[in-house]
Amino acid sequence: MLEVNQLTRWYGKFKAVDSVNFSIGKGEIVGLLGHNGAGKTTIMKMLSGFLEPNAGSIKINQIDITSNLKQIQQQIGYLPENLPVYPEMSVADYLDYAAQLKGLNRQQKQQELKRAIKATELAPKLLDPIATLSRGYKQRVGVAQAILGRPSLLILDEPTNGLDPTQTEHMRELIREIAKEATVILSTHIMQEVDALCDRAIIIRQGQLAVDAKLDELRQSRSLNLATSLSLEKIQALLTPIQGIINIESAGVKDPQQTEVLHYVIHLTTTANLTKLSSTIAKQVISAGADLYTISQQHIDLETLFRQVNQGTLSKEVKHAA
Ligand SMILES: Nc1ncnc2c1ncn2[C@@H]1O[C@H](COP(=O)(O)OP(=O)(O)OP(=O)(O)O)[C@@H](O)[C@H]1O
Repeated sequence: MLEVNQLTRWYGKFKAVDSVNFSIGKGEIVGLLGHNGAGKTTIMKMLSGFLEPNAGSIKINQIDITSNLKQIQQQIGYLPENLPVYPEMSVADYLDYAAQLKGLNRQQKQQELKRAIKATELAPKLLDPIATLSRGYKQRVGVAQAILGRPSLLILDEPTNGLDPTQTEHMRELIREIAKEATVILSTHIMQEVDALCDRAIIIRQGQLAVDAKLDELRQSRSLNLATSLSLEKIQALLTPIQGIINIESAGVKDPQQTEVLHYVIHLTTTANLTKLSSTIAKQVISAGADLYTISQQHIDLETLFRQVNQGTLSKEVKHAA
């Protein structure tokens, strides 16, 4: 549905987005992540046609967005971080104006306004001037204008910013509902948001694509946690010859009351079968006459992964999964 190829953008002599490639299918919700200044907004502005790339292409349903920008923009819904709304306009007038910009005819406009107002629960505020709305309600106005016309690509920058927990949950349901018929790109600094909504994460670092992978793959690292009574020297001698094991790191003693329980992280190759290796390791430890306390697959949470990407310490295995 969306194909981005070698997307590049300079600001003067500064390359803010550097040869980024990705494609996203219909029905996917993808998290666009990265530190402040990584290049996310620049990418979103280019995807929504507000900013021209210096190089590369963006195709929506196989059509280059530059070839027919106006028509393609009508298929795109964009919630920017700071919506350029008109403070003196009422919510109703503003949404009516936004529907006109989407090129909706009279009948579609009525239907779509009704749908967007219902979805964002804006009915009680329709006659209020935008300037008098709370931050959460302003955010709902932004989302309402973005979903008008049932866009096939919806780009949301911090969609739950300023929303209370109940409204956040409603917003998530709404995004899931929209994603059934569209492609959704969601940029956020809130990792719970990504966990709750996204199937996949694209992480941008210094303008470049650092990770593009399914969240399930990202969470499952290629490492095992082992707790045993064996010393590092002994465990290395015992396990390093096993095929599929790259190396073994000591994670020390975790409980001062149990100094005999030594923790290790075992790094595995990308092709290793984790279940089989766990069984082999368990047998080896026991046949060496040592105690085996636990052996389990290590899971990485998104925050750790995000930190590793930004520190440039992401393991080779995870980048491979990407
Ligand atoms: N109009 C501009 N002129 C010059 N430099 C710019 C301009 N807009 C953005 N930049 C620079 O480009 C880089 C990427 O900015 P961008 O806004 O895309 O980052 P971001 O990932 O969206 O950051 P944030 O999470 O803080 O919103 C930053 O270094 C920023 O300072």
